[in-house]
Amino acid sequence: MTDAIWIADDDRAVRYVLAEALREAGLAVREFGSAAAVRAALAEGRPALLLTDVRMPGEDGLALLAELKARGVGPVIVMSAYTDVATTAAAYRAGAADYLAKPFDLDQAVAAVRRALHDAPSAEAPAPAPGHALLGESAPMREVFRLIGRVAASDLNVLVTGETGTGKELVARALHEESARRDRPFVALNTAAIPSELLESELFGHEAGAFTGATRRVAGRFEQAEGGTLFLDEIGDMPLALQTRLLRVLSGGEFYRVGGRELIRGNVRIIAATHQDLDARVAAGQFRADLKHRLDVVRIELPPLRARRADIPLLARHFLAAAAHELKLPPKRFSRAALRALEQREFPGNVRELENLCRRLAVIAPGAEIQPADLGAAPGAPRPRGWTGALREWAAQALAAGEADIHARAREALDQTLLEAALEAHGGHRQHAAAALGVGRNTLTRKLGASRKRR
Ligand SMILES: Nc1ncnc2c1ncn2[C@@H]1O[C@H](COP(=O)(O)OP(=O)(O)OP(=O)(O)O)[C@@H](O)[C@H]1O
Repeated sequence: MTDAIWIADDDRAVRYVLAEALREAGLAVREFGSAAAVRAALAEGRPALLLTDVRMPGEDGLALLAELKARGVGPVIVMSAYTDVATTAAAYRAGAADYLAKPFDLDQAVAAVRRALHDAPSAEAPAPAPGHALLGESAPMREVFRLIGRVAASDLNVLVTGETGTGKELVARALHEESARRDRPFVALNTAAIPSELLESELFGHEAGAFTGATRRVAGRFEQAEGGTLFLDEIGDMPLALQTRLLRVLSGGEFYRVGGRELIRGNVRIIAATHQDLDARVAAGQFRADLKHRLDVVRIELPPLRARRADIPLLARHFLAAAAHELKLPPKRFSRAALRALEQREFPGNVRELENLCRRLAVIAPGAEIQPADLGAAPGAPRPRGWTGALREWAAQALAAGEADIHARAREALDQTLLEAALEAHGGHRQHAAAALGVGRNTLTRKLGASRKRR
């Protein structure tokens, strides 16, 4: 399957800015931290184009390039801070379509990608991310629709709360689409997914030379959203220093770019979202109370899927049909018994988990009619003895030895093992790994961050 632009670079910040620039240009992107991760992902798909760094821990980018060429996969663009003739020449010799010297200008990089895609004989245009309308007919969702209708036209800031995967971003989009700002941009920023050292410039932009690698002036999300809506996802994870800065912008309506002197006046409506209990974070001193008041003018609470089971059949049918259409597969349907089984099931990952399950079923369910047996074991259902037996033994020993923090250590080991397995199975691609685990990408990012900190 030819899909997205793949980026391989061990530097997370480079991957991030490049991926964002390409996404902004309407391209789908997958990120990899090593050549090995790319190699693993090649087992299940191939890139429309690969951008790879030359020097990475483990195998280098040129060896990867050579292998892709040998397999007829391409085009490949090589990126490197080493601009010596030998490296450049070696890259072209090995079949690189282009060579980007780091630090590069993002516009140049996007232009190089477009050129290479255009020149490549078999390159298909990568698919844009799919979008959905907000569906639901249960009483709690009808209440959400009513609220959206009531506040969309106002310019009030809105705080959307709800567990992971309940549709908070869709609500933000609906608020934008139903407002007078609908012809202006809707810009989304996931606070938790961005390295904190990049967050400030991501929000407010920066001037050329503001920091190493800032080769030109870049508009931040505030500027990009001018006249429109800025959606700040996972606001609860915003570092305190940035909360202070955001508060100042919200009260004054003005800001400076990082490293800039020009005061910029913005007209942006803020919709923030969080899966956390913001009041508890305020009480714990992790979130500014005054910022919360600014954001929490109107609150829309999205109920978890277990509180609106009546929506499950509608959503499941929709996701199954959408997946079949998107993946160009023959349409399937759910038997009544399968729908009833779905309605009973727990979905800790909420609508996102249901959506992922339906996508899997669209691909792997054997018949045209999906039966309860096809649904597989729900997460949390009793597992075969195997690893729980081993866990029990471990716990018994730890208890007998009087060890401390047994529960916390077991949970950490569990999280870590699941994360590593999923990342490995999905070539280091976090969104796919998170989807496969049935957790939000943010949850995954948080857990990875937490486990790194502890190491
Ligand atoms: N009511 C709904 N109707 C149709 N699709 C939905 C609905 N709710 C959620 N989805 C789909 O479920 C997935 C998760 O939704 P979304 O990203 O909006 O959740 P979220 O609450 O913002 O999650 P997170 O907190 O993890 O970022 C998306 O693919 C979205 O399209």
